[in-house]
Amino acid sequence: MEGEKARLYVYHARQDDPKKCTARRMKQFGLVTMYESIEKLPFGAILLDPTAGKAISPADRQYAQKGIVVLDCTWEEVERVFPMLKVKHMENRALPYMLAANPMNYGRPFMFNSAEAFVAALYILGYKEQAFEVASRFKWGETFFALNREPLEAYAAAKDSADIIEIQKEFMP
Ligand SMILES: C[S@@+](CC[C@H](N)C(=O)[O-])C[C@H]1O[C@@H](n2cnc3c(N)ncnc32)[C@H](O)[C@@H]1O
Repeated sequence: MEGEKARLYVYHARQDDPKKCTARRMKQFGLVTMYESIEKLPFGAILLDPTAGKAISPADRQYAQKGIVVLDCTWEEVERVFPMLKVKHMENRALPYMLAANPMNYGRPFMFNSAEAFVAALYILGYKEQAFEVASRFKWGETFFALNREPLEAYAAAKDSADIIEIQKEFMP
């Protein structure tokens, strides 16, 4: 398990300011494969979806082997664009309660940028070195771990999605 990496994919909807786009920055560092067409996304992978009914958990590691996908769009477009990805039969998962550390949404729960979403998912799924590698490319990286250390450890030690839902109650105000 140590040193293992998950394949990371971004479906890029070309909606945000390219200068601020964290997915583009990840691509520059060779950390992610970026597609602008839905056809190329892998079947059976995990889709990080804030609207999903199921929370991500270590039990999803089996799907992470197919890949982890983020949809890089504006928050205003989330409700419209996620349903378009249904055709790919991915495993839609929401991230549990943590706080964003990025300058756009600092301190707000659940509203992660694309890179933060990868960092959180990788950590929970047990790809901790890869999570640190992604975070190290961003100014807010250390702050994300400082703000969320306790929940991240607790989620990474959880069994399944139901467990995660129980655990997150401890951290919610
Ligand atoms: C809405 S986009 C915003 C991207 C931002 N403009 C950037 O440059 O990083 C962030 C994406 O990260 C993932 N994400 C963010 N918060 C999430 C959450 N609470 N649960 C699941 N996925 C989440 C989703 O794939 C979401 O579409």
